[in-house]
Amino acid sequence: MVGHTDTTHEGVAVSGNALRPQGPIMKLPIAYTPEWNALREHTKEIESLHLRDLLLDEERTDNLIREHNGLYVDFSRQNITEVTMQLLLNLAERAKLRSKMNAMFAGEHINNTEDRAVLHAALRMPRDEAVYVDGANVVPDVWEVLDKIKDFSERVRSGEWLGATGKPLTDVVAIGIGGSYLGPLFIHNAMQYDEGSKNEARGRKLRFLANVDPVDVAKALNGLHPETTLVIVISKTFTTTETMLNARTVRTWLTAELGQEAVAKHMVAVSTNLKLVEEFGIDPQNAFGFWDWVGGRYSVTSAVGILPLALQYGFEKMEEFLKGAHDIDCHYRDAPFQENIPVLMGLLSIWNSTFLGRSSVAVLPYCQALSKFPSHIQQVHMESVGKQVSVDGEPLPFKAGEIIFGEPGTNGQHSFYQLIHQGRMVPCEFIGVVKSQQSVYLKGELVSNHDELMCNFFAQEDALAIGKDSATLRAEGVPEHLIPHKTFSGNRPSTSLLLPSLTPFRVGQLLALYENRIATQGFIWNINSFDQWGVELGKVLASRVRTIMHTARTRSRRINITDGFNPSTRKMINRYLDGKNQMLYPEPRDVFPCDLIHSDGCEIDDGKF
Ligand SMILES: O=P(O)(O)OC[C@H]1O[C@H](O)[C@H](O)[C@@H](O)[C@@H]1O
Repeated sequence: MVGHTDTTHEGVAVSGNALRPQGPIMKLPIAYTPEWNALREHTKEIESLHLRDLLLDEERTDNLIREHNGLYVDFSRQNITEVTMQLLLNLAERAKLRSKMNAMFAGEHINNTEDRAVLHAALRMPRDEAVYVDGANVVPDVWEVLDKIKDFSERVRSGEWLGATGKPLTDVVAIGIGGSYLGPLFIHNAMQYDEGSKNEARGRKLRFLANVDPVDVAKALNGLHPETTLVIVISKTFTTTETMLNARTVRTWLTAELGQEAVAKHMVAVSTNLKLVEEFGIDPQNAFGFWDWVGGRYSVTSAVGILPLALQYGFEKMEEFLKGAHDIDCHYRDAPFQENIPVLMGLLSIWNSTFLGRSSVAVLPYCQALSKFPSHIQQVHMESVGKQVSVDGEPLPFKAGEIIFGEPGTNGQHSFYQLIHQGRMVPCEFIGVVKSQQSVYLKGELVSNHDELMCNFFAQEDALAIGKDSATLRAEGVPEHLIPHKTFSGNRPSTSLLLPSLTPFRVGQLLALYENRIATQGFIWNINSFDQWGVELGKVLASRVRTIMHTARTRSRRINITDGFNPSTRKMINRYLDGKNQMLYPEPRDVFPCDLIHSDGCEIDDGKF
């Protein structure tokens, strides 16, 4: 465990005996501050309290509810008291949270390993605001791209922009992966059954192609026709192997039917690398740019998300979405910390993970339209705060980041909730919506379908917090041998978030709430939440395997790999090559599942589209 040192840093004298930072004079790492230590000490007090009792205190509850512009957040089911909150706020002061937030909003290069600003907040600023990166106001650049998206999406949607054979482009395939996929997919799912958005999307299809697995190509193109399909290649770098192979594959699908010239009408791009877009064969006029100060996983409010979604739902809907995100950015930037919902969410995550040792978080939207929200947040969160060193490169003397997972309620209840109730301690984040996008209330039923869903929302968070003890079970006449099995320890923490509805504005709020909460955690842990070096090594190794694979597939004789890999990998690659019968592609050619072209196959609803 982390202790404190007797070194004086930044004028703070601390004493103690545990791990001390090595090396010469350095800033006092957050884990060696008195504020950190006070929280560690405080865990003992909290571990002696049970939520069952804490929840009886109405004043405590009132003090732990926060509201902002329609959002209602209840922190009363966290293992905290008012003292905990105060200690966490002290930690935020010690970590200089305010000045780090200000540095982000001011366009400073806080992504120090890539020497970049972090300004996704600028993507949703109104035209008349200004924010400077390296001396230049970036808001006009943001709006130049938004205006271009508006113009282009309106021309496509109205049928003014036609395909190569003169047909309107009713279907869009968005090719991208990671941050160039998960955010747009989440928003698409969230808007699909919103009445206003649904009307705008009438007669149109939006598909996503992310995985390099050819099955994903088959699924994305199933039932589409090149003549009526617009393809958007979305890649910040325009070098991502999976995306570029998928882009070449779909380009071949288009041109095999319509000829090379069709690319001009049927393919557009979203990227920061316009040079590579042009080299790929897409006219830079048909490219929608963004900037290196937008991290991939924070890019859904750039053209990455706005272009495909404006094509599907119209630009106005996307403006509402941007306004929602901006609303929360302002709240995050301006609200005092004790009222600041993303700040409090971030602090409580640190409390749960770093101080109470809970290494995961379940994100549980009781809302099918948010079914892809956990996957999106999984990337934003885990790629941002899954780090091993501080911004200065010092090894962290604590674990940062949590394992994020989740499913919509009530589906999750019939899957992994067993573990959450009686196994490991998993802090939960319940997200509910007051007014459903769809209304079903059957005659003779006690409650409407949406009320039924929300009954579970309210029940689960109390079941986790309050539990059920052996005395109650005995009073109910449960046989003695079953009592250990049927006991619920309770005292399991959760946060409840209620949205008034799920309009594009509210979806924007929800997105920015989580983005800013994650930034808060990184600022307090003093890590760089905006780089992602951990994804690189696998890419390098894949490239070595690719070279071997190519050799094996194109040699006329069967080859056996004997070196260059460890015995395990060597044996598996040989096994794979044997299984695929090495001579499968003596001459590479464009191969498509034959039913993709001209297929009118039905859509398989696996929740993806
Ligand atoms: O948008 P791209 O440059 O194609 O990058 C796509 C994704 O790949 C990378 O490996 C990163 O881990 C992600 O953060 C990024 O969103």
